[in-house]
Amino acid sequence: MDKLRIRGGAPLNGSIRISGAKNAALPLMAACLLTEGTLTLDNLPHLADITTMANLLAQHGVDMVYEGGATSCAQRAVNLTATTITSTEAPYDLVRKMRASVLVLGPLVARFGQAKVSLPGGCAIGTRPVDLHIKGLQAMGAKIELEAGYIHASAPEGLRGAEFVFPQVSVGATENLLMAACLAKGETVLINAAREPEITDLAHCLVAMGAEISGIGTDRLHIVGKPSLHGARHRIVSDRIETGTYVMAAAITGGELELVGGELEHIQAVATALTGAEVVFTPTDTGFKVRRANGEVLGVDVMTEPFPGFPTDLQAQMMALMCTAKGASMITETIFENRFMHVPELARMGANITVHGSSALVRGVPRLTGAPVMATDLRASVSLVLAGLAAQGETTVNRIYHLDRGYERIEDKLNACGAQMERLKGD
Ligand SMILES: CC(=O)N[C@H]1[C@@H](OP(=O)(O)OP(=O)(O)OC[C@H]2O[C@@H](n3ccc(=O)[nH]c3=O)[C@H](O)[C@@H]2O)O[C@H](CO)[C@@H](O)[C@@H]1O
Ligand SMILES: C=C(OP(=O)(O)O)C(=O)O
Repeated sequence: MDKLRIRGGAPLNGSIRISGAKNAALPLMAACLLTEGTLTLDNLPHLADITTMANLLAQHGVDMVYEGGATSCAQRAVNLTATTITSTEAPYDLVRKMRASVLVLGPLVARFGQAKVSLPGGCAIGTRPVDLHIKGLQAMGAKIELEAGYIHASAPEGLRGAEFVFPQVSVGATENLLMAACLAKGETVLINAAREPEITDLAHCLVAMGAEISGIGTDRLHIVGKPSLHGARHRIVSDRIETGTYVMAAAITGGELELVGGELEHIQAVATALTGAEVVFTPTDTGFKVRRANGEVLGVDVMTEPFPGFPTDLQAQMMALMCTAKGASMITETIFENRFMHVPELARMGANITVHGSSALVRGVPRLTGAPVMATDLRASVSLVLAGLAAQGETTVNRIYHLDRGYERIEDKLNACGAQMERLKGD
């Protein structure tokens, strides 16, 4: 397994282009199943999760053509055509690699009247059930049985519109039901829907494909189902989690980064918290710049919440930053029950963190020191990279395949700004 060796201590300075968002690209790719036309997605990031979704769609029979023949360059475009499909089954081997595979469920049952999708199961950050995806589709008339680890969904006469109130905000369930509702007979109202920018991006793409959706960007989505959708071309929104991660990279190393294509309004809660920590954001023509205001970062408290709150996907990175802040910080995780696995690894680097249930009290220390550490999930991994960039000496991050799920060319991007990171090839 590959490792990352980081020699820390250098402030990062320069400019980083933000990639297309993984968490927008995955549902957008699944949306191709809703039409026999071609869906073209621009700004597709080059990530392991995108390859997993491409493999899943390919085994459903989706035809995929990368424009210019490129499969590996950044900002590439892909044409996805699901005129006919060969299978409505999403097998365990592909779904277990990535939970977002469950996003094919809604489109498949809506267009083809049936789907058999492996239950994604739990993962490192929590149990992550899919009961809301299932209840929502049942409300739209799908018959669902769970058998031998698979969700068997059928709606031979098609789905029908329904009113569905989410008892808890769920990004994935909102996406699945939103896509399904576009082809249901009649009107669907999704209440207490998630409002993450990735959902707004998906909704805009669906509208470009002929869907009728109102309330986009709010927690109440109203969809008038159509008999069919058509092909469209859509540019994937920039990755706010990658943006927020590199914001922390500038702040933790004491440098200044320009994040080209970064959308400040998509990380407003992060910017507000960091402004309180004395980090300064300056809009530019192509994105924004970020740096410390007065030489040091102050400890601030944050609590993760659904958008527009502080994102859980930036909690680990924020914790890394708070490790060397002046004063203390209370970080509370409300979305996932087991998302503090970076804590013992950060402690190996000299961090002073005490966990009480869903809150972690971080007492800032003057300096972290390099150490061998283990990456446990995507955002935990990158928090260790951030800590390594700021630490004195050498850090080796093991099991970095998690990083490749969500960060495009991370060493290239950070090394171009003065980082010293090297990938060591494993077996
Ligand atoms: C590919 C993708 O976009 N992943 C993101 C998506 O994950 P994902 O869509 O899986 O996360 P959800 O918003 O669904 O999960 C939020 C909470 O709801 C719970 N829940 C969810 C569905 C359900 O049927 N039942 C249920 O109880 C989950 O266990 C969790 O505690 O949103 C998360 C929350 O912002 C992010 O951390 C992930 O990066
Ligand atoms: C948790 C994440 O992804 P996933 O939902 O695919 O596990 C993430 O992007 O941080």
